[in-house]
Amino acid sequence: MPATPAAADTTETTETAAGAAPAGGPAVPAVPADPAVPVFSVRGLWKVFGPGADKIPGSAHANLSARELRERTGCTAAVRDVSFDVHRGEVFVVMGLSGSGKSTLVRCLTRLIEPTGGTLTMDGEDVLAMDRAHLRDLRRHRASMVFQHFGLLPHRTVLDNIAYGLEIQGVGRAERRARAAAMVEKVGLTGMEHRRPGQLSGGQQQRVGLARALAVDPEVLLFDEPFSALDPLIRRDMQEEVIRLHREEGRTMVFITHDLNEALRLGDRIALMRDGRIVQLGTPEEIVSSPADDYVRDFVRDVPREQVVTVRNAMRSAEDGEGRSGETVAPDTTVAEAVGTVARSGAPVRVMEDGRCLGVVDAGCLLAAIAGEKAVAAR
Ligand SMILES: Nc1ncnc2c1ncn2[C@@H]1O[C@H](COP(=O)(O)OP(=O)(O)OP(=O)(O)O)[C@@H](O)[C@H]1O
Repeated sequence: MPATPAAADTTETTETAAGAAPAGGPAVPAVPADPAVPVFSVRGLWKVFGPGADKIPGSAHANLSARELRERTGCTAAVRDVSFDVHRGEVFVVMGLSGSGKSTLVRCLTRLIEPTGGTLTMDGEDVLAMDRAHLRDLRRHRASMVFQHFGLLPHRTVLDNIAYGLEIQGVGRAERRARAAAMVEKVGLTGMEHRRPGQLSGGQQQRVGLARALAVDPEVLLFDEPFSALDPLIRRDMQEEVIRLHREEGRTMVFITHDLNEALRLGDRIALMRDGRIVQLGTPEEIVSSPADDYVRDFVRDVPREQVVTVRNAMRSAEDGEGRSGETVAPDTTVAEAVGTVARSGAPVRVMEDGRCLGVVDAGCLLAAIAGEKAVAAR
C-alpha cells in the first residue's frame, strides 16, 4: 500500500497524523489515561473496499474467500472481523505478507481510513463516534504516525521539519524550536539541525520522521513499515533506536512490518495477519513455539528458536533436591542465553522467580527446546 495516507481510499481523510489541516480544534484532555484501560480496543472490525461495501459484514458474503468475494461483488475485504486490544506501554506489531491488510487495519485506528463495521475505542472513548474536530485532535496530540517515506518537507531544515507537528498544534515558535532541539538530540541528529532533508541519508531522514512524531509527545506512535526502504545495517540501527526509546519512555507503539525478524525483535506481542484476518496473536515466544496453524508454522519455520524460546518453556520439574542448590537463571532467560550457564555448571540450572524454584534446565531440556519439542511439565 502507498506509504502516504492521501492515496488510499475515497473515504480516507487527507490529513496526515502529523496534521496537515490548519491549527485550531479542541484542547487536549488533561486527564491522564487509566493504565487498566487499553489504549486501543478493537472488536469485530471490518474494512471493505468497493461497491455496497457496508452490506458485506454480517452477510452471507462475509465468509467468501478474497477471490470469490471480488468476483461476486467487486469488493475487497482488507480487514475482516478483527478483534484485539493494544495494552498501555506495549509494542504491538502487526505482521503479514503484502496485501494481508496491515496498513488498512492500522489506518482504521485513527480513521485515516473509515472502518466499514465493528467497534473501536481509544482510552475507552468511542473513536467511531468522534466528530472531525475530535478526530483531528486525536491525530495531532494522541496518536502520531511514522511513515516509510518520511513525508518530510524538502525546503525546511531538520529542526523545522521536527517542529512541524507542533506548529500544526499552534505551539509558539520559541517553544516548538526548543522542543524540536531536544528531539534532535534524542534521535542522534545533533549537528544536522540546519540541513535540508535532501542532504541526509535515508536512515537520517527516518530519524527526522521519528523525531517529528515524538515531538508532539503522543500517547501512541503508529509506525507503517518505517524502515523497509533502509539498507539492512541502517535498518538494524533504527530498530535499536526504537527499542531504546521504548525502554526509556515506555510509550505505546503499534508497528507494522512484513519482516518476521523485525517483528520478533521489536514486538511484545505480534498480530499475524492473513487475508484481512488475524490468524494468531501472541508473544514472539508463543508464535514461534505454538504456531496456531500450518500457515504460521511455515512462517516461523526458519526462526532460530533458541533466541526466542525462554527457559520458562524449556524447563522440567526439579527432582531429588535439584531445586535446593546450584546456578540459577531467571524464567525469561532465552535458551540461547542459558546455554553458557548450563555448560559451565555441569549440573541442572535452577529457574528462579521471587526466590522460588520453578523448575530446572539441563542440556537435554535446551536441546529439546531448540528441536521444537515441548518441555516436560514443570512446577
Ligand atoms: N483504496 C483501496 N481500494 C481497494 N482496495 C484496496 C485499497 N487499499 C487497499 N486495498 C486492498 O486491501 C488489501 C489490503 O491492503 P493493505 O495495503 O492494507 O495491505 P498490507 O498488508 O499493508 O500490504 P503491504 O505490505 O503491501 O503494504 C489489498 O488486497 C489491497 O489491494
